[in-house]
Amino acid sequence: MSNVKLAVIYYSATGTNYQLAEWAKEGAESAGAEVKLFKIQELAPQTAIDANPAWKAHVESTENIAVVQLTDLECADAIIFSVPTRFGNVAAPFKQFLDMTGGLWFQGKLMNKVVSGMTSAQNPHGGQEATLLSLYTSMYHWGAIVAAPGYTDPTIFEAGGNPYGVSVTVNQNGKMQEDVQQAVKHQAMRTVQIATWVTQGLQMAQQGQQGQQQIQQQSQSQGLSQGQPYNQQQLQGQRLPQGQQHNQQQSQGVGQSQGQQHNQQQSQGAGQSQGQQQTQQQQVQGQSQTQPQSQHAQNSAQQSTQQEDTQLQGQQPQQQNQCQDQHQETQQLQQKQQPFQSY
Ligand SMILES: Cc1cc2nc3c(=O)[nH]c(=O)nc-3n(C[C@H](O)[C@H](O)[C@H](O)COP(=O)(O)O)c2cc1C
Repeated sequence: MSNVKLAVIYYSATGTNYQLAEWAKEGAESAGAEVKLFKIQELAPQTAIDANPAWKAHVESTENIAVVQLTDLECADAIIFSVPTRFGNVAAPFKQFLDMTGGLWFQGKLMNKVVSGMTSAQNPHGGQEATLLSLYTSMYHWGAIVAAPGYTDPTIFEAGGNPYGVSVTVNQNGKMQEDVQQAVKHQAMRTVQIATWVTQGLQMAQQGQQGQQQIQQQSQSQGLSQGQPYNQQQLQGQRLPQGQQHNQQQSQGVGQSQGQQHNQQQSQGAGQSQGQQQTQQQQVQGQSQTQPQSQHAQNSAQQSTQQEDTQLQGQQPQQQNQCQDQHQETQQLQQKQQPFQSY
């Protein structure tokens, strides 16, 4: 399995969220992810930036950080956002970027991204939680999987105890008031861990799907009709969304989450030997075969499966190529920029 690809995306005027993003990058890398740091395009007029020495200095010192592009979202398995609290919400340039993701959202390309958020504010109760919840509201629309830190580590308490994501208070001189570095790293490592489970589960489901296609082909070559219960029930047990909202809804509509059981058990087996995983897979397949299904549900699943297969066959290679192209472009860009920005 390849490493999780994680994008750390931040907006910062005076450097606080840039620092949080750098710590997140370090934490995610220590957890084995391939990490790239991006900044959000600044939208403020130059006159406003020039009028604030700290803002001006920060903009100049981070000139070499790549501005995030939509393809960077598409290619990432996981994303950590860091954005200042402004009037109890995310800063406007960040929101503008979110508003540009409608096309990706429409194509279902943001679903199943594992995401997590961090913020800063000038006051201890200046709206940090509202900012993160507002960010996560958009993430729910994406169909992303929010990996909040909760209280999963003592460092969260030490950093002020925000379970939605690390938040830090920063005074007028730009000095952080709490020591949040370790909490940020924990949040990043947890995000990588959850993203690993999700990406492995999706890959295994895809492998199961390919195996199912082979079974179908074998059955057809042996003269069995496609509509036989054996095939249908196996298909239902192996369906998982792979980038199609439409498909996800259809799969859910098929009935109880046989696909989920399959995925859960495989995910639990992620750290086990291949032999153990195969045994589990066989067991799950065996279970799904014994579960009764109405003829209507079987037909729906069959239709859904055929549509998905067609769509997936048409889309997945294209997506991979786009990411490979992006990867090459990024590498070329990196050679001109900073050596640590690599994946
Ligand atoms: C327009 C504006 C609105 C702000 N609103 C809030 C706020 O609602 N609550 C708060 O505590 N701080 C607020 N702040 C302070 C910022 O949160 C603070 O400057 C920021 O967290 C610093 O992050 P940065 O160094 O990454 O830019 C605001 C700052 C600006 C410029």
